[in-house]
This record gives sequence, structure tokens and C-alpha cells, in this order.
Amino acid sequence: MEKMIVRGGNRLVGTVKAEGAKNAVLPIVAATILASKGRTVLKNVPVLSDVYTIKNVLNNINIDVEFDEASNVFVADATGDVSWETPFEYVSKMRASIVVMGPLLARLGKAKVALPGGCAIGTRPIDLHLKGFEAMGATIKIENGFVEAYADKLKGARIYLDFPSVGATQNLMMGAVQAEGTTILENVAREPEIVDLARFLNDMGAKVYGAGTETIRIEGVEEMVGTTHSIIPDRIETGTFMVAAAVTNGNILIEDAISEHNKPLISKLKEMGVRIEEEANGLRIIGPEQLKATDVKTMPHPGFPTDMQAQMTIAQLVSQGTSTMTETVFENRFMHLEEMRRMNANFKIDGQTVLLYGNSELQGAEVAATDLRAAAALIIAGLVSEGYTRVTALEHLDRGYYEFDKKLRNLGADVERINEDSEKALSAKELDALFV
Ligand SMILES: CC(=O)N[C@H]1[C@@H](OP(=O)(O)OP(=O)(O)OC[C@H]2O[C@@H](n3ccc(=O)[nH]c3=O)[C@H](O)[C@@H]2O)O[C@H](CO)[C@@H](O)[C@@H]1O
Ligand SMILES: C=C(OP(=O)(O)O)C(=O)O
Repeated sequence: MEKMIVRGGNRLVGTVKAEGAKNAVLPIVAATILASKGRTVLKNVPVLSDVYTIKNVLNNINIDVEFDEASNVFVADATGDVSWETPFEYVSKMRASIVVMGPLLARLGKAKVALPGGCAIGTRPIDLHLKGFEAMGATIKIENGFVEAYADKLKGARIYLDFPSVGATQNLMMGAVQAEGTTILENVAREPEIVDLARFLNDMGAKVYGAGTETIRIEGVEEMVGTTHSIIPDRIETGTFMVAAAVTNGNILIEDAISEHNKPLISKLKEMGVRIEEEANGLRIIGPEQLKATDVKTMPHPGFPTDMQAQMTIAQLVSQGTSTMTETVFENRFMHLEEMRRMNANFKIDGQTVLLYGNSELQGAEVAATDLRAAAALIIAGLVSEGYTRVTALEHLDRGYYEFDKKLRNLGADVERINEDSEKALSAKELDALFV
């Protein structure tokens, strides 16, 4: 097992590049199932453990996949006999695996997928996905932890989502591309990752209109064909570096960052005194000497993203004055703050809202990542804490951040990723020596 050791106190200065977006690539890889003809070539695919999980899911259903880490190119050939069953092993590892259901149902008329269950951030049901498939004529059976769906041919339908769920929007879009007739999806998710998926599907031959708005219309087509597509930059990885620069009084350029995708975060950071400038090849972030307090509420896009909530709370903790953070998307996403208590953070949780008392004098401590964004938030906290912070459970970090330690080090942070056992043997002097 590995842990991240962070020594606080350094400003982040320099250039960092945004990877391809995890939350865009996962459904897009699932969509390659639809291509009964031709190979699909995906570019700008990030090297993340979640990408390997979805790759394994595809391998398991007889799709040929190759991923070249050096070039970030992922190739999928789904022209063979695709199987309808995806094993528990991968779905249990990564909830996003559920998005193979729509493409399998569209292509084969049946799909069997392990029920994903909840995770550290909330219960995460899939009722909206299933209700949508039912409205399109599918029969759903839930048995022994698996959900099975059958429909000789899905039929176009008008479906209103009770909540603009990202996964349900993607699953239903992919189910509808080969359905009979027209599907209208209302109150859908509007995230940039939905738009990227729609572009990809359209390049494969689909007729998807309105992605990025509240209503998506899909005209069913007969056939989907492999294509070439480049994944959009990761707005959450970008946002994570924006916050890291903001709290360290840093000055960094995030190459390939798209400001349009990060509007709510940019607006809040500006309110806190951060300078954000658009440059030809990305976004420059200049953190102030002292951040100002601000109140934030997470919402579906174009609201403030829940995936930036944990990182933002660290900025709020070190800002001047009291801030609030209200989490409306997931019911249990303040777990990182319980860890932050060990780092001397001062806050009070009241239901969905946390009151963050600023000017916290954060102190290094040993803390465990409870989920992916908690991992990034705790490491950012380490950057502005006195002394050493040790962050464990890095398997969460690796789901969504490529070489996070190396990228931070290149920006001047004192961060080392080492084996937990070897760290136990290090004296204080040897720890200091890690960073000279
Ligand atoms: C791989 C991926 O893209 N993951 C993102 C996706 O997750 P995911 O697609 O799982 O998130 P959803 O938008 O579906 O979930 C949002 C809320 O809706 C609820 N819900 C969802 C589906 C359903 O059938 N019933 C239901 O009640 C969930 O429990 C949650 O409270 O969007 C989330 C919200 O922006 C992000 O945090 C995740 O990073
Ligand atoms: C919650 C996240 O991802 P997932 O939906 O894959 O758990 C995330 O990316 O922050």
C-alpha cells in the first residue's frame, strides 16, 4: 500500500496539463459497444484505474480493446459476438459500469449487469435508468444482485427524469440511438460530458439533438459504426489544480483547460479573490495572499459541481471569514471533513450544509481518503498545512488523477508517494531529506 506525504508551505508555480476527462471517457468507451461495424479510436484517453476497469468490462463481453498509455489512444473493436452479461467484479469496483446497459440493450435486445449499490458518497440508486428503459418497452428483472433487461427492440418514448441524473441521461441516450422512432428525454443532465457523448454517438451515425440543454431528442437509426474521437479535457482535474493554486498563493497555467466548462467554479474563485485569466493554450490561475470567504451550493450542471465540493471546502477553510458549503447532489459527501478534524480544521456540519470557519491553522496529520475527490482535497490541505500530512487509501485517487504527485511536484510542491511500510521506518531527518 502506498501513501502520499505532503510537506506544506510551498507556492505552486508553473505549467500543468489537463488530462482527458474521466467522466467523459467512461460512457464513451461503453458506447463503443454499439459499433457493429468498424473500429473505434479514442484519443486523449487518461491513464486511470477507472479506464482499466471499463476496459476489462468490455474485454469480458468479447470486445477487442487495446489501450496505449504512451499515446493515450484507446482502440475498440466490437464487430464480433458481443455477450450480454457483465460480471459483478467490475461493476462493484466502479458504479459507472452501469452505463453499458443502454448500449447492450440497444445492440442485443438484452443486458445483464450487476447492481452497482451505493458508495462512500451516497446511496446512488439506478431507478431513473430502469424507469426510462421500461418506458421504452424493456422488461426489467432484478434477481440475486443482478438487473436484467429485455426488449426485442426498444421503442422511442417521452421520458421525464425526476432528477437530471448524469448516468441515467447517458444510459437512456445510448439505449435510444437504435430504438424504433423518436425518444424525447426531458429534464436531462447538461454536463459537458453529456455533450461529448452526444458528439461521439452522432459521429457513429446516431441522430441525437439538444445535448447540453434540458431536452434531448433522439431519432432511432439502424446502424452504428466505429469512428475516431478525442475526449474533452477533464474539468474536475482542472478545477482541482485551480483550487491548489488558489490556496497556495500560486501562479499556474493549466494547459488545455476550457473556461466554459468550469464557469461556476471560476465565478466562486474570483469572488474569493483569485485571478483567472484566459491564455491562448489554457487558463492562468493566480492565488491571492489571503482568500475571502464565500458560500457555495452544489447543483447539477451548470451549477457548482459536487465533484469540486471537497476541494473547495479546503479553500473555504483557509479563507478569511466564515463560509458555507451546501451539498444537494449526494447525501453523504462530507466524509473528508471528518478526516480534516485531525488537521485542526474548524467547521460544523448541519445536515446538508457545513459551516466552515475560516483562517484555520491547518496542521499535518495522517488522514485516509474516503473517495476520489476526498483524496485530492486532503492532499491540497496538506499543501497549506504546517508540517507533514500523510494521505492513505490512494486507490481512490488513482481512479481519477493521473500522476497527481508528479504534477504537483513539477509545480514546486513537496509531495512524495511512497510505500507505507518503508515510510514507517523513516526518521524525521529522513523525511525532511525526501524533499531536498
Ligand atoms: C462517472 C461519472 O460521470 N460520474 C459522475 C456522475 O455520477 P452519476 O451518473 O452516478 O450521478 P447522477 O447524476 O446519476 O446522480 C446524482 C444524484 O441522483 C441520484 N440518482 C441517480 C440516478 C438514479 O437512477 N436515481 C437517483 O436517485 C443519485 O443518488 C445522486 O444523488 O455524476 C455525478 C453528479 O454530477 C458526479 O458526481 C460523478 O462524478
Ligand atoms: C463521484 C465520482 O465518480 P463516480 O461517479 O465514478 O463515483 C467523481 O468523479 O468524483
